[in-house]
Amino acid sequence: MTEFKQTPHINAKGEIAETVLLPGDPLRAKFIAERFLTDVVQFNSVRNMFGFTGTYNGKRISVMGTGMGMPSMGIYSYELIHVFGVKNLIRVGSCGALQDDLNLYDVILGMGASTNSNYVNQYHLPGTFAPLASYSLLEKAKKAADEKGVPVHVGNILSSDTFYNADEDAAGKWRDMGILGIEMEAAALYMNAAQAGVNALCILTVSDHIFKEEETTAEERETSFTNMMEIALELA
Ligand SMILES: O=P(O)(O)O[C@H]1O[C@H](CO)[C@@H](O)[C@H]1O
Ligand SMILES: O=c1cc[nH]c(=O)[nH]1
Repeated sequence: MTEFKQTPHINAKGEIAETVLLPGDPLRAKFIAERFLTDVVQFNSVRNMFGFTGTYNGKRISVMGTGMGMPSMGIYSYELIHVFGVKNLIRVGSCGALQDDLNLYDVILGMGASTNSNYVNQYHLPGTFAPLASYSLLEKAKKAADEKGVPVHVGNILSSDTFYNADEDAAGKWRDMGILGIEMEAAALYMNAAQAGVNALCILTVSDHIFKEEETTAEERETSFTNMMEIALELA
């Protein structure tokens, strides 16, 4: 019988593929598994952070929630990489758009992830680190989007430690630096991947616009961001 490893957060009851899609919302993970995968096995339910492995276009691929924020993403991505041998980590998240030319449901590929977090301090680097996506995953995702006819915006995103920010000027300052949208996990994912020498990419769907005051519902954030999901699934 195959023995599956366990950590305090992932009690693997089944295989985990080398490529894992990572939505913040574990119910978005369940939706992706049910909608797109065949031969699905649920490998994790610890803390209701559902993880599934199934087949897409003949290839095994996993999908697992990460929760919200960089500490949570830090834990799950670290364990997936260092305990379970995952090589390609693809976040499929929602974000608040900052630029005028972005609209609800637009898809963003996060080439870089600026951040207001201290996550990088653990590495004691003698300078400032620029968290970047894996170029190979980025290139593949852009090609998959082009083939599907889904327009994508490629650029710098912000991984923020705050969803509700007491500084009302903060979002405008990031907008003026060209940041496309705000989310809460990609920088930690990119740093964990860089430190371990594996591949990471953050794909986002615009769930709301910070300045146009438009937003999608919780249910839409769980089940309707299918262009992003289909692009990510091509990366196995
Ligand atoms: O929809 P997910 O993937 O959770 O991503 C975004 O949504 C959450 C905040 O509502 C944060 O996790 C943020 O990064
Ligand atoms: O972090 C996030 C995610 C979605 N929308 C936001 O405004 N912020």
